[in-house]
Amino acid sequence: IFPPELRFAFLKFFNRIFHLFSSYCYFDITEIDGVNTNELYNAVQLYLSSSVSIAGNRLSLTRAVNSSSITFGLSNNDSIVDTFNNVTVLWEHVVTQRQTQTFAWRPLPEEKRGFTLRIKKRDKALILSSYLDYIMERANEIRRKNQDRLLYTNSRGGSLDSRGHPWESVPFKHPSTFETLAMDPVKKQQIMDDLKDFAEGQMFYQKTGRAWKRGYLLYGPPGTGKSSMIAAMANHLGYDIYDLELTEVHSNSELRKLLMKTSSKSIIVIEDIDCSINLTNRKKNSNATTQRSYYDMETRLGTGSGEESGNGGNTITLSGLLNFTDGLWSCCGSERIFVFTTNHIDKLDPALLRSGRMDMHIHMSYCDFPSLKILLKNYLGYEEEDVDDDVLKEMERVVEKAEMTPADVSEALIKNRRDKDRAVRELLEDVKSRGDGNVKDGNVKDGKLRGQSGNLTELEILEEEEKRAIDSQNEEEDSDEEEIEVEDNICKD
Ligand SMILES: Nc1ncnc2c1ncn2[C@@H]1O[C@H](COP(=O)(O)OP(=O)(O)OP(=O)(O)O)[C@@H](O)[C@H]1O
Ligand SMILES: [Mg+2]
Repeated sequence: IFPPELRFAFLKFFNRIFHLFSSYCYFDITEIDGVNTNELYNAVQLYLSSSVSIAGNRLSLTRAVNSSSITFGLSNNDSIVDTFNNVTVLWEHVVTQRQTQTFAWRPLPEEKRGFTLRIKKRDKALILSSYLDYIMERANEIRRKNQDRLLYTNSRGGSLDSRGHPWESVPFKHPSTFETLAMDPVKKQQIMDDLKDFAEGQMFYQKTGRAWKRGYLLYGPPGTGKSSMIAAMANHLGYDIYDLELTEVHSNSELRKLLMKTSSKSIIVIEDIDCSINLTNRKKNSNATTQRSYYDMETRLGTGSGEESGNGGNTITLSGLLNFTDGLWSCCGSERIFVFTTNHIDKLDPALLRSGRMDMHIHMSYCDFPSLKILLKNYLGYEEEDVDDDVLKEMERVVEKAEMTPADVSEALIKNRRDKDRAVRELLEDVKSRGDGNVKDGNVKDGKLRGQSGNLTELEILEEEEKRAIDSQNEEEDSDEEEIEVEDNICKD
């Protein structure tokens, strides 16, 4: 009977009166806000997914791309009660049919979805902003936990993909964890604590004015678990990994671009750093006129004039790399870990080893007795009491002298994993023959058995590193002098 305009005006008026006397206020969070997707809608959906799974009778289930877990969601027009800081709120998932569109730049979904949040008026000021912040934070956490982590690589050699990204990614599913990693338990705990402090240290880094990043240098012979350690770190923290192939990077500016395209909460890895960057570059690049001129370059890099000199911009330099890890550029983004690995720490440039560059130097050593016990447990399911006492004692006596890497031991155990007793027997024979052989050969270095180097104290390791660094620097200075002499001779000729 009433014309539609009048009906609409009446409803509006009625609504106003209702809201005036209602003790609640309502907030609509629509899926699409104008033409853009509303980030808050997705966040609320994820946030509620953690609480609806137990509460609801009828739920919607989804599995996102790149995720191996299923998320629960509120069904259409269903509601759920949530509490935050002792305040109770109600969430309703509202789904309505959208009117048919005549024309749109971007076709919109047929259904109009949104969440309505109902809060008591008196609680609004109390919680609204902190509640929404909390939801965003929790949603990010859940997203990270649900989503498979990614392993990125720059192996495309500087070219970009269709979205202008220099990194290519695959899902990262390495099973290595700190539990399966065979190494000294004390050292392992130190590393885990360090990672934990880092991940929870946002306030600390802000307070001390430091960029929120940390560097680890893993060194040791091949097969001692350096790559496994990186995977364990990523699994422990839930970070993505960027595996930087330095040989594919052609200039310092390309390196910088790659860094800019990494996300926070990630580990940036450069494996075999001694092989992937020719550290003698810096001499050529700096025209070899002065000794130690790479230090000048390091300072000059701030202005950008140090790069792309010498070889026509076709090589990256040590200073470019250092700038990448601890210059101004290293802190674009936050919460990032740099990991370098090398088999020969003595080949590294002292500038890389200098304190403050790599925060922690971790020596991955040959298999020692605690590591051996971890491997026995991993591969055979043997606890200490499952193995004969005499066998254990014998293993303890010779394992360090044998200089076997955890990879060697793993191989020996995998080979016979169906016959566990045989696996232990053969491993013992192997360890004994290598260990006793090494002692007979007089495999002694610096007054210590080499196999014991894994047991050096931190201080001793640092002293050793320093000595090597100074030696290599002296060598380098000598060779620089020689180079200059040769050049002089050429000039005279
Ligand atoms: N500490 C360890 N704990 C458990 N497994 C290990 C350990 N070290 C090595 N392994 C085993 O040996 C294999 C090779 O180890 P990994 O690739 O981590 O060695 P690496 O130190 O990175 O060697 P490289 O220097 O050649 O890169 C791994 O797949 C793993 O199964
Ligand atoms: Mg490796």
